Amino acid sequence: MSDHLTIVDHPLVQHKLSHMRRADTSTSDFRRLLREISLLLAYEVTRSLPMTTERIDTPLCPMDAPVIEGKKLALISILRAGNGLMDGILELIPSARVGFVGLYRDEETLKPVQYYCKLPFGLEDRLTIVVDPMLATGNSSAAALDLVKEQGARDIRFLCLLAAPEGVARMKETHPDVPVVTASLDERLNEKGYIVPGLGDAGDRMFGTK
Ligand SMILES: O=P(O)(O)OC[C@H]1O[C@H](OP(=O)(O)OP(=O)(O)O)[C@H](O)[C@@H]1O
Ligand SMILES: O=c1cc[nH]c(=O)[nH]1
Ligand SMILES: [Mg+2]
Repeated sequence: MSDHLTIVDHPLVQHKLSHMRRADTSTSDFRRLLREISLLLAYEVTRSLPMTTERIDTPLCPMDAPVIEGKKLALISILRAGNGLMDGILELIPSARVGFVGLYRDEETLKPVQYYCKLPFGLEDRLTIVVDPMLATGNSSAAALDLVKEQGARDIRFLCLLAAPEGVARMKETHPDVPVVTASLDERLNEKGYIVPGLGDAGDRMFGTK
């Protein structure tokens, strides 16, 4: 663990992740577990939000109660699989602005192919959390971060479920200013660029497309 990488080793996260990894977990269970884990990861990725106090009256007396300071949030999902993390987080932070970057990996080159991009304006003033369950080579996340930075984002975090050492290294090299939060740092990539031991293709498992 370093400033650049946070691994959320909470027992609930790890237990649910183990179920997601199992090859015999159904599509509906996979989606439900990802949503549940997303709530727990959201807790970690927002842990250092700046706080202030607000004068309120409880039924008993006035108090200076802690509230999150003015900074607003933006959530950016890397399609498709990013939506599996984003939906739960949006329930916790319903006022967040939302953006989408559509990318898929070319299976031969492992380079990302962009097919969509719709980002909110004013990212300069927001904490921008980019979400995608899988950080494999890091090519997709690095490309998505280029796009959100072009749109003005300065204070950015990347949230994923599984990371490979290769992807973490690529993020550190290309976007050293962006902290990465993950539930697991797995062993390696295989020859096809899949995370090992991993959980397979997150998008396909979420949507039942293979
Ligand atoms: O770090 P990388 O090597 O770039 O791999 C990670 C990317 O691969 C997966 O998406 P995929 O291309 O399968 O698209 P999908 O979400 O539409 O299934 C995953 O959701 C990431 O976006
Ligand atoms: O293991 C991997 C690597 C990239 N994308 C996935 O969905 N799974
Ligand atoms: Mg996929």
